[in-house]
Amino acid sequence: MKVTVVGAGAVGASCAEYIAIKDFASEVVLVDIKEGYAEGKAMDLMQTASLNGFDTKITGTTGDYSKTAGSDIAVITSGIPRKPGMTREELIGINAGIVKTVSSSLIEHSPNVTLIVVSNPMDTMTYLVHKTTNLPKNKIIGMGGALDSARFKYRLAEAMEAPISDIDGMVIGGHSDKGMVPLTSHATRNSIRVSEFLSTERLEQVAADTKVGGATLTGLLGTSAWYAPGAAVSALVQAIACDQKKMFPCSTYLEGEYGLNDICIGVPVILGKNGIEKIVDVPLSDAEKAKMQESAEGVTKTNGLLEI
Ligand SMILES: NC(=O)C1=CN([C@@H]2O[C@H](COP(=O)(O)OP(=O)(O)OC[C@H]3O[C@@H](n4cnc5c(N)ncnc54)[C@H](O)[C@@H]3O)[C@@H](O)[C@H]2O)C=CC1
Ligand SMILES: O=C([O-])CC(=O)C(=O)O
Repeated sequence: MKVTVVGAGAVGASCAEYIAIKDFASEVVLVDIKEGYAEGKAMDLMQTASLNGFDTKITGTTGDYSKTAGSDIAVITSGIPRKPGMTREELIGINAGIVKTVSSSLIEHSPNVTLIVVSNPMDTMTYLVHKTTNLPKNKIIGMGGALDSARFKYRLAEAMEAPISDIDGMVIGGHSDKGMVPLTSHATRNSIRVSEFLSTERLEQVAADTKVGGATLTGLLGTSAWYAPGAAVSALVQAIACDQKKMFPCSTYLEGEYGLNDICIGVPVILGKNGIEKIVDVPLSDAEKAKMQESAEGVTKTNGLLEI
């Protein structure tokens, strides 16, 4: 199993590290545009192998895509992150060009690759890959909901003073400060609805804190987060590489599902060796349907800024 990660920055390197530590891939290739950077990150990570007990071979290259040839899965994290006070949508001007070039170079050398798009604004970047490449839609996956759901569970556990392993919950919709739809009515603690433990007001606060999870960290760190994003990407890569048939909310191209068309947005999917193997239709309340519709309108507006 060969995995390429483009962008050896904060998220790309974190993702490569988690993939290596989980030890399911034979090879990880890091690619960056900055001279020597991916090579340096790869060497540093390889020097953790004997300490962390993995056999995955990690190599780096400055833009030589021939080294990525035959990749089964590739992750696109190349591009700029936001700074405090910015929205993800403001990154479109620079990141769209990068994602377009990178996806085309990856596919040229690995025509059967499954692509995981991370660069922001992620739903629009996923849509861009869908519109500008010939990959089938099951092989184009946007990562956002897996991360947002992990943050939702963190906030729920915090509010209930419960261990996170007791909590289950999911966030669908667009990966944006306003567009996320935390499914509070479906979230549970050991199969008991969280509304049994938390007041409506506290649950609303949990949902609000979840939606600005990325912005909160950007404010604290001065740039956006990388540990949880890297872990979320590695979980998706593992689900595909190990044919786990796990369910995650991912951004995928919709053709009528959830009443939406011609858009990539976060919905629950089953991930296995064929990438997105199924889109799962979860029954939503009227309020959740309205929020999903509003979220889709936001993503469509950002898609309109693309020059395809
Ligand atoms: N979808 C999600 O849930 C998340 C998305 N992100 C996004 O991921 C992206 C990366 O974030 P960070 O790793 O924090 O940024 P970073 O600045 O640490 O790393 C980005 C790397 O991409 C490289 N790069 C730029 N253009 C390139 C090109 N054409 N080819 C190869 N490499 C290139 C840069 O040299 C840099 O090393 C950002 O757009 C950020 O907003 C970050 C966290 C979560
Ligand atoms: O907040 C950002 O810009 C990066 C990101 O998508 C996240 O951490 O959720």
